[in-house]
Amino acid sequence: MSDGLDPRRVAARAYSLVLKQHKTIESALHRDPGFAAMSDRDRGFARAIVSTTFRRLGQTRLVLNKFLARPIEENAAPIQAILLTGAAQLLWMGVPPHAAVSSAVSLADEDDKSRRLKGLVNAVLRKVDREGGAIAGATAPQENLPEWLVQSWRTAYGPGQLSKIANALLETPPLDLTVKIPSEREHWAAELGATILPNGTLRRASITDLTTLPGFAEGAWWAQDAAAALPAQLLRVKPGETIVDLCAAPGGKTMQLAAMGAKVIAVDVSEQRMKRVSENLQRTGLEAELVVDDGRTWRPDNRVDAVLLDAPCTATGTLRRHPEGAWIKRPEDVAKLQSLQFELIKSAIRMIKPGGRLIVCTCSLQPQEGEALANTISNYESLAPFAITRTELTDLAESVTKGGFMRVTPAVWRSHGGMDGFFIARFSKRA
Ligand SMILES: C[S@@+](CC[C@H](N)C(=O)[O-])C[C@H]1O[C@@H](n2cnc3c(N)ncnc32)[C@H](O)[C@@H]1O
Repeated sequence: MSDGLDPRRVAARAYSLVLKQHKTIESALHRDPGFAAMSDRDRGFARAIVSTTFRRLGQTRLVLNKFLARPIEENAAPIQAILLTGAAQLLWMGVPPHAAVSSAVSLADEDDKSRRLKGLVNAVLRKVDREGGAIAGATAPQENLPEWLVQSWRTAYGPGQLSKIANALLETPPLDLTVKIPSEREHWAAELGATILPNGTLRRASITDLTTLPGFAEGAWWAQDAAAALPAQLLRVKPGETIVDLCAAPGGKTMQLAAMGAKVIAVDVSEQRMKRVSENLQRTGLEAELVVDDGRTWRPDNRVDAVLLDAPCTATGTLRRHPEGAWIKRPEDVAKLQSLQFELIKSAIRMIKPGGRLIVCTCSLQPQEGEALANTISNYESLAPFAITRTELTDLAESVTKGGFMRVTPAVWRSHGGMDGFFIARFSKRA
């Protein structure tokens, strides 16, 4: 039986690896041989510790800094990881102090560079346990975001929305599923103990091992955040149309479009990620043509009825699901990705027949990857506006912008448990 040290060791190492190598939490955990060797329960605990540490990083640092002569830094040193993961357990996870403190001291003792600091780990974490709650209570959720994101969101959405988004990001996200056959939604909602959101997405309160859930093996549904389901719903697909899903992997939108009766050509530059599309199609019994190629240069044999471009982006809309993203993305990534997005859009336009449709979307909250992008391409001669209307999707009227685009943030549908941030623009190609 585990004494709880293994998951804490794996969590502290994963924290360091994420920061050092800019890995996601999931890939950092899976790289650790200790992770595979643990029970499901311990794996879940390790994942919860490292996710909570990133989700609450700013507030946790502020608390620790009250008790340290030198402030905690944004680096991957084992001692930082031990203190932060230990304090996160005490402050945000309700872990009993003896377990969190004594295991942090043991982890310090195991590491050559941290060993001499184990007395400090003990003293500081005991203070965090006694006095940390009150200090944390006086800090604001937006402390958990790097300054460049705070500034960008304050300018784009205003201080009130910034605060609502920062609050929404504190919550662990629900499990959202798209059902393959819409008439079966009620059946699967009952089977899965899920609610049905206004756009038809099924929602379960917490994420779990998908493979154990009813309907997984027969491919009745796939995991897809409610916001990520909106772009395909706005494409107004008619059965039999040919649609290019550009930047398709892992295939959530490919499956939606195929389930709507479209002939889908799914294009992605990553062979590795395209394997996921193939597995997903196989499991759900849906069909699509798969093309591994660069969307900037690839062309279909004949021009198509529509392109759905879900462009690579900073993904700052998905921080609820990937809280580490706030700390591994840099402001300079925004401009780099924006220029790739423009190249992909220009290429997508050339794939579409006159009168066809284009959806451009990103899971980013950065206006450069949303509103600014759409405003610029609105001036392209080859594109005509095809505004999204306020009544088109249930309960999302407030998310339609003046320009006829859709902007959702994690603060939308708060009473249902929120959604990822997304930006969606729709155009038609001039004849
Ligand atoms: C946001 S993800 C797509 C998610 C997907 N549409 C879904 O719903 O499951 C972006 C994808 O763009 C792909 N990508 C990046 N650069 C690309 C390029 N130049 N051409 C084609 N695909 C590209 C990445 O491999 C990644 O799979």
